[in-house]
Amino acid sequence: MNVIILGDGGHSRVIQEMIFCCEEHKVTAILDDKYDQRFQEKGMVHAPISYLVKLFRYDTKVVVAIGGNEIRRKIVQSLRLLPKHYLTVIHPTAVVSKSARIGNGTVIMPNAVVNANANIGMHCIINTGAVVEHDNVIGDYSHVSPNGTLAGNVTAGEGVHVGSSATVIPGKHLGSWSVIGAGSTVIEHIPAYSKAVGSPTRIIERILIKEK
Ligand SMILES: CC(=O)SCCNC(=O)CCNC(=O)[C@H](O)C(C)(C)COP(=O)(O)OP(=O)(O)OC[C@H]1O[C@@H](n2cnc3c(N)ncnc32)[C@H](O)[C@@H]1OP(=O)(O)O
Repeated sequence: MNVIILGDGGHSRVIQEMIFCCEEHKVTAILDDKYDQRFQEKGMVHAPISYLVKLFRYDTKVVVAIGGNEIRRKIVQSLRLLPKHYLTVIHPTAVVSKSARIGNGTVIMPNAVVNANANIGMHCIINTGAVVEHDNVIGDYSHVSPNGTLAGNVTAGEGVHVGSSATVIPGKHLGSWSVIGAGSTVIEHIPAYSKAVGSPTRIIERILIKEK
């Protein structure tokens, strides 16, 4: 399968290595607006994101490899591709239950665990060593950072960012576009558009997100 990767920063480099290591797919292009013109390197086209329309073919899959949840959503919405055109990338060392559902465009990084009956939306990042326990429901564009732990039956809306090594106890809800600070412990539901930090968390800020 030919793959085009959008984004060429640190998060993208991890995804590139994940795809290269498996040799199942061929990366044909890496597009990023930091490039102002098209060039070829190591057999791949590098060009601005606007080149996607020229390079996309019926058998191409796309990964939006940009760490920022809001920017990832903005790019996906601007592309207007069908869900089937997005590649789901799962590192071979990740443990993903057969009963878990993983949305298109989502990436599951090395040593992450997604347990029974978890339901992860589209374009999410389950980062290195993160744990998404049984029966979690995670909305599109969410990110569980390295070593973040969502205990059983946690639910998260769209665009949630769980910081590195944060923990959410069972059954709690993280509202859409909420941000949980690194190392924090969530023991209460978190309202949408809130930034919460500490153990247990306190809400420090309401977040402004531009709607669709
Ligand atoms: C592979 C990868 O790298 S994936 C990326 C993973 N990224 C992360 O895990 C980053 C998560 N981000 C954080 O934890 C950030 O600190 C945020 C987003 C929670 C807050 O950032 P900001 O909005 O810039 O907050 P700021 O630094 O101004 O701090 C505001 C207050 O919250 C406190 N605070 C900020 N973060 C935390 C935290 N993680 N835990 C406890 N308290 C915190 C600060 O001490 C400060 O307190 P004060 O007002 O009493 O002095």
